[in-house]
Amino acid sequence: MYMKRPAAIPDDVLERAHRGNCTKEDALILLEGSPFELFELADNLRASTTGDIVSYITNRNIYITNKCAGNCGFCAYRTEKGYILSVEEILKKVGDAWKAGVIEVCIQGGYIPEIDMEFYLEIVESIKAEYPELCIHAFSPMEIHYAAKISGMSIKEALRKLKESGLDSLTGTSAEILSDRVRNIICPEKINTQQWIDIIKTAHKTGISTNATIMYGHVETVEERLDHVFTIREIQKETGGFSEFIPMSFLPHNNRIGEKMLASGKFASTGLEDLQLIAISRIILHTHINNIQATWVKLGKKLAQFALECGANDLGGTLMEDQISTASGGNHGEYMSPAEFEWMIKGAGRIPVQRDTLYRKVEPGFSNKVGSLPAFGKAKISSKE
Ligand SMILES: C[S@@+](CC[C@H](N)C(=O)[O-])C[C@H]1O[C@@H](n2cnc3c(N)ncnc32)[C@H](O)[C@@H]1O
Ligand SMILES: Nc1c(NC[C@H](O)[C@H](O)[C@H](O)CO)[nH]c(=O)[nH]c1=O
Ligand SMILES: N[C@@H](Cc1ccc(O)cc1)C(=O)O
Ligand code: SF4
Repeated sequence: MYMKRPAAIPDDVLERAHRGNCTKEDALILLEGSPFELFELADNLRASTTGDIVSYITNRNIYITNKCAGNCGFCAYRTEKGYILSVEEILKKVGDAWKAGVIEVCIQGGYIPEIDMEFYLEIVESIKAEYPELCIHAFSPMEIHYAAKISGMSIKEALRKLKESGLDSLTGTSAEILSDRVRNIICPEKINTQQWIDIIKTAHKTGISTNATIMYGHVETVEERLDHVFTIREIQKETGGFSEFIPMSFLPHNNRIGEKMLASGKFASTGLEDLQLIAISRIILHTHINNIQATWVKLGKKLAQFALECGANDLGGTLMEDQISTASGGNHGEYMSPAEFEWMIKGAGRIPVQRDTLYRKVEPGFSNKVGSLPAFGKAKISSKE
């Protein structure tokens, strides 16, 4: 494959990047240099790792509740008077999604006294009983921490039971920025950095895979962003349990942190910064985490498509619903059809492949005929865009 070599990047920096040993100093040099050379290096590493294949997943988000005992300053999703879905209501949504052709449900919500480990276990067990082929990607370290506590279980026991019930993957949200300085400003009541790391490592060691996220573009410094990515790399070296890394840009509307920023004349991250973070994440995580996701629901579709030139190899999921982004001003829609993923990927000169939660290729014979999703296409696109 033809690869142009970025000219101004020092040889030793380049060499360490290719070997999977990029240092923080290297990362700072790369970020200070030309963004085009940064993108080129990230693109080369992507090409040598995942080639021309670009993956996406047919999934549906389900939000158990929008009530939350937490009070994160960046969150507009939580409301005082909210709903709690029953297991029957959750199963109805799962069934609709299955009929529409999804391979994964992503289940999250707030944490409240009404939701304990028994409730989470019942959700997973009843979904698996009816839809054994469906991947369940659910719950965050914060939700597990809270529910285990009110159920009087250790984290280890809670995760072991979830694994036995059939949980395929835990979400890597509530990571935000893994820095206690930042967390004390944006989410002082949330689990701290070490607690997030401990829960994730316990999940991996219990045989539950997770993804990793970063939610950036608020009060953190560039160095704190980089430290976060290096922390993820260290965990991966120890456990190998991360399936992917997802940079999620902070959406600043209708929440306290964002309103303060807007009032002082600051806006959220620029498109250039979004792409630079994707590129530097690809470089730092090279040889450790193969999959870097550009999430269209946060970035917008065309920026996500361009991110495929800057180190990303995955475009995320069909989602079908996204209460979190829309609550904070996200305006890129809540559903993207498989046909649109295919157009975007082919348009970028790449090869589209549908995957499951753990990045296994979805075989054409998959009994749920992934790819049709007829019911959601028209309804969501016409009402939201
Ligand atoms: C809303 S929570 C739901 C799960 C659980 N309550 C938790 O906090 O882990 C999921 C994630 O959404 C992301 N999120 C919330 N508000 C956001 C915003 N304004 N912009 C971008 N991401 C946001 C955060 O990264 C958060 O961890
Ligand atoms: N559910 C949301 C996701 N999901 C991430 C991917 O779909 C993921 O690859 C899969 O669920 C597990 O590997 N990403 C977002 O940015 N926002 C969501 O709501
Ligand atoms: N749904 C959350 C975050 C999320 C990210 C990745 C996941 O795998 C799951 C959930 C958001 O959009 O902000
Ligand atoms: S981010 Fe999660 S924990 Fe924080 S307030 Fe929102 S729902 Fe609750």
